[in-house]
Amino acid sequence: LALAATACGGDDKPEGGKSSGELSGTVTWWDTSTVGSEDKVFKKLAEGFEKKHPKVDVKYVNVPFGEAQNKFKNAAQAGAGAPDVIRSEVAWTPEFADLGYLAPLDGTSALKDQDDFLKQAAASTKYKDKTYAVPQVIDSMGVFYNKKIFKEAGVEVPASIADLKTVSKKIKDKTGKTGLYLRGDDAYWFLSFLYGEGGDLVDAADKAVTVDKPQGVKAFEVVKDLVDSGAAKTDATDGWENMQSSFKDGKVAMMINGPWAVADTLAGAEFADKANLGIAPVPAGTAGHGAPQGGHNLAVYAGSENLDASYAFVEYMTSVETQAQTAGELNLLPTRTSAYAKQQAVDSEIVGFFKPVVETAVERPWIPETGSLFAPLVTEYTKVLTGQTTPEKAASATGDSYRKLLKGWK
Ligand SMILES: C[C@H]1O[C@H](O[C@H]2[C@H](O)[C@@H](O)[C@@H](O[C@H]3[C@H](O)[C@@H](O)[C@@H](O[C@H]4[C@H](O)[C@@H](O)[C@@H](O)O[C@@H]4CO)O[C@@H]3CO)O[C@@H]2CO)[C@H](O)[C@H](O)[C@@H]1N[C@H]1C[C@@H](CO)[C@H](O)[C@@H](O)[C@@H]1O
Repeated sequence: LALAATACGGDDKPEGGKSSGELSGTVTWWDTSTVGSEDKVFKKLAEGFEKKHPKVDVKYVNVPFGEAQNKFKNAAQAGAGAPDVIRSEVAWTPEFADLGYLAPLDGTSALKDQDDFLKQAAASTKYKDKTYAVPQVIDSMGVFYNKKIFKEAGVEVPASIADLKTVSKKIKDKTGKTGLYLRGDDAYWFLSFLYGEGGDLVDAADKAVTVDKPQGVKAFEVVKDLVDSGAAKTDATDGWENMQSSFKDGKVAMMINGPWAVADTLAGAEFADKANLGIAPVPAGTAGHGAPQGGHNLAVYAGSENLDASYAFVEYMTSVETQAQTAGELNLLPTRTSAYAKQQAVDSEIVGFFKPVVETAVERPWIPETGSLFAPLVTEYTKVLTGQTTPEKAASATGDSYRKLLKGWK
């Protein structure tokens, strides 16, 4: 049909200037999704694009989340080895855009039905009034819990930090197991506690650093107390593996996590029966309640030699059908409103739980520095949890680091 359209000058040409039948060449895609659970679905989706565009060869490359950001910056800076399309985490996108490494997508075939994207998800793709990426998945965090252990201990899901300590105590007394696994080597796991004390890392509108205000100190006290009281256990390294195995093997009753962890979690012995996995909002703190917003966009490298095919690939990988498939197969949250009405999304309890959570998740400032706030924070966070520093010192040390990063902020 596409060829026929070309032959008779059909007008089904997407904005990219070429009819879809003409797309050809290679599109190298760096995917950062989790190997062993998410990657096989994303690889299969990319093959679907090749079927639709037989002259395009998609080179799927899986680059670990912890390495992809710097790897892309180095390659883009060197002008060698950068992929055509990168899965750009929400905080990486404004940074890459600011560096000039991403192709603006406004008016290209990559951006279809922009109004269909959740506002929260679209926000991280905009930079200085241009669009530099297309939202692929949005996520936030909740409490994953083991229903069997909860039943054995006769406890309910904790609504507050105080409840969390009571529930963990009962679980310990009744079953000998630890209540919560609190990841200690990734500061993303600190944010819901910070929001729960009415705090935040910064106030971008005010150009003020706020992590070292009393609310920040209090949040560090809260997480320290969870570990010191025995309500939670943590590790200074290998947090992902330790968290997943502790929860999957039924050694802990709860963990805080997001939709990206579901596929791996359901592979665990304790969740052979999927019904044993419960998910609930993160516990409220003494001054509020909030879970962080995360997620990933697809972006096109500004130096790509195959922009047209890259635009078409991004559009395909963020389409309603593709998002419905990842909702159904991986329980990941779509970024398109229309995808939530698709049967695969409707059938996913996880997606149903997280939809209102992501809509009320605490937004972060989409400034180039926003991703850089985590490295100094995790250093102090880990030290607090392992008793190597005090909440006061951690808060002030983090604040000092932020003021060096954010020139001129209060
Ligand atoms: C430290 C990092 O701080 C920030 O990252 C924040 C991030 O901004 C937060 O949003 C949050 O991300 C959520 C995420 O939203 C959520 O979806 C999920 O992602 C899943 C995927 O779903 C799953 O598919 C799979 O991919 O796996 C993903 C990960 O599981 O979970 C993420 C949270 O893990 O939390 C991040 C903090 O981790 C910086 O942005 C840097 O990343 C920085 N790392 C650099 C540091 C450099 C040296 O300093 C080093 O040289 C550099 O190479 C490193 O890049």
